[in-house]
Amino acid sequence: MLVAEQVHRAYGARSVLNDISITINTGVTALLGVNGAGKTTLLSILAGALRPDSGSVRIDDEEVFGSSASRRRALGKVALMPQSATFPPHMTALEVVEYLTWMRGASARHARIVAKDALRRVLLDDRASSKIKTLSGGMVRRVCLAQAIASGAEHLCLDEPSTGLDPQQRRAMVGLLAELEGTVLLSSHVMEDVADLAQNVLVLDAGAIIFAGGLADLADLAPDGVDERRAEAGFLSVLTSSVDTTPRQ
Ligand SMILES: Nc1ncnc2c1ncn2[C@@H]1O[C@H](COP(=O)(O)OP(=O)(O)OP(=O)(O)O)[C@@H](O)[C@H]1O
Repeated sequence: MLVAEQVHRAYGARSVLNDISITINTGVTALLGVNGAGKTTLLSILAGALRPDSGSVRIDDEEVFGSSASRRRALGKVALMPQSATFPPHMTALEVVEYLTWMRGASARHARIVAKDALRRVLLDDRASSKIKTLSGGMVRRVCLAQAIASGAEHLCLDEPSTGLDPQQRRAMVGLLAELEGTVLLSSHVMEDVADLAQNVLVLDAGAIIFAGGLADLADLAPDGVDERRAEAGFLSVLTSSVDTTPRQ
């Protein structure tokens, strides 16, 4: 379980997250919001990669920003797929995933096994020996996901995992994410993927969670007469209407 309590974060004078409190349970939760809403900031904080100005984050009751011992235990349970990553261009995909897994504390032998398996799961086994500089942008995104999967963490924070993928790879990605166990929190602008994958949805707007509930609850907020893409219509309603969407999580 990922829990944020009263999390506040600003960049300079600009507040991006205003005392956010959320609980994210097992299953797939989608984090939605317009460009600049703060999704990357929130995902990074929940995964321990960015420090909030105030508030607390707990992963299975371990404080992410607490003592070094609790931080170490918490960070062992979570992995982040960042929106963008720059890997050393001369390393191969396998070396990158293997190295990052080893950095998290796995033995070299175990790191190689799980790195190979993760690259297979993201359908990159045929490019495992290719240098990063020879991979396409979509392939590098899949290397990013592979390192999160290879970590073996029970909680995954994935920042726009399907961005930059071709339709075939996107479908494969949705299939892969649906198979993952544990907690998956993903940000996405692709409502089709969200509708296919997520059980729960959070909508972030102007630094606050303005909707927290099930995907079906979001679809129920679609205006009367909308029969298709109801989750997307519900999301747009949440952004524009004064419907009472008090967080229920
Ligand atoms: N390092 C930074 N320094 C200053 N401002 C930042 C920094 N990172 C993000 N911001 C600002 O914080 C706000 C939230 O950014 P964030 O990347 O978290 O949004 P997002 O919802 O993930 O956006 P997108 O959907 O475009 O990826 C934006 O106004 C952005 O310009």
